[in-house]
Amino acid sequence: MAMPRIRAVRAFVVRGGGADYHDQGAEHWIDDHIATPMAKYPEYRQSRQAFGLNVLGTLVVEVEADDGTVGFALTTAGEPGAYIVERHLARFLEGAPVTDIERIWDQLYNATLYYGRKGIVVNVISAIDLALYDLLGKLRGEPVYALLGGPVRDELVFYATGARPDLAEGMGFIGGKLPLHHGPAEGPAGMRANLRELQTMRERVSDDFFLAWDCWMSLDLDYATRLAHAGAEFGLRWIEEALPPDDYWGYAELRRRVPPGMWVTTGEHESTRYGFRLLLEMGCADLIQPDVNWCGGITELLKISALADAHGAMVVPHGSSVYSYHFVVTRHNSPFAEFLMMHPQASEVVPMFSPLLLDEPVPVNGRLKLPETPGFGVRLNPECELHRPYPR
Ligand SMILES: C[C@H](O)[C@H](O)CC(=O)C(=O)O
Ligand SMILES: [Mg+2]
Repeated sequence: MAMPRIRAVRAFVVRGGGADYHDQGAEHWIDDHIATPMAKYPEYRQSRQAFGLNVLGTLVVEVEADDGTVGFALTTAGEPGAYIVERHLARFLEGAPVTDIERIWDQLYNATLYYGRKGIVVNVISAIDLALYDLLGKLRGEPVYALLGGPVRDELVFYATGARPDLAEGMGFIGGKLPLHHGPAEGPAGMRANLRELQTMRERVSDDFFLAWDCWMSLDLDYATRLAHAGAEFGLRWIEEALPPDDYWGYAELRRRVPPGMWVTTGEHESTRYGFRLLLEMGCADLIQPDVNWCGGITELLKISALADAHGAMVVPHGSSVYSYHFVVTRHNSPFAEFLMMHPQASEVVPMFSPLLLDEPVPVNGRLKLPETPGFGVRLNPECELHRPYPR
């Protein structure tokens, strides 16, 4: 069967949740005094939005084939991302066969090397790549996980990220990841408060339920080492993103320093096979956490994952909702998935990219069997207002 060609590419921006999941209202646990690299400045300590965490907004990329079929995907890139798609990258897609995903990825990456390699540009490449997978799945009538070689297990299991691991256990999750609330600038009192919180959660959950800490790049090696050792008393399973993403040397040293059996994890702010190659070859992590919407999309994630497999490392993507699930279900070295609790009090399961997607699957009793809907199986919610800042 002759596959269609790509007729048009469009880039939209939308505010409030979606792939920019930090773009939430006040009173949300995700913006409540979470330790960050900016927390050394007291005025930016209470709220991440105060230093601009939600300035970008969600970018929606649509790719339309000449038979009218539309694939789409999301990332965090807002207006700058829309500019890159419409004014620069659309030329590599429009007119190309929908099947040419590998070549298109290579052209997007190489054509942006002079200002890209990481960050917004690779976020944009990720969204384009995922939109192409969505389109190809729709045209072939197959879910993306089938395009990736098919599932290796019947259903997914999840851990929950949020302020209430104790409630997450009752919802069927296998573990809970707490945001770390206090960084080095808050001194010994902050360290004690962190440990009290972990202890409280440990007392409320069963022994089999794992607990982890998400440090969101906020610590230094000394603080991270002390936190890991103190956390071991409460069975801390892993310490995540303790250091700035560029400090590969620090991660390698932290991994040598943590108590035996505790995992060092990182990677949500890393991109492409080259960034992950550094993490893996330098022995920085037991488990890597590429975000499918940020690391280069599925095309790049397959390469990252093969590299991780050869290094004996697990791959449990950061966030990325349905885009991650279609990958995780096809890989033996991705034993479970993350579920980011987007309910403001983390007390209910709500779709991770709410309200932007319709049919976004969520775990029920901590488990999920992916539907066989073609592509990623999600639709844009028509009630969300999309803005196209750079129409052509
Ligand atoms: C909770 C973390 O600070 C961040 O918002 C999400 C994240 O890093 C993760 O889910 O991992
Ligand atoms: Mg994290």
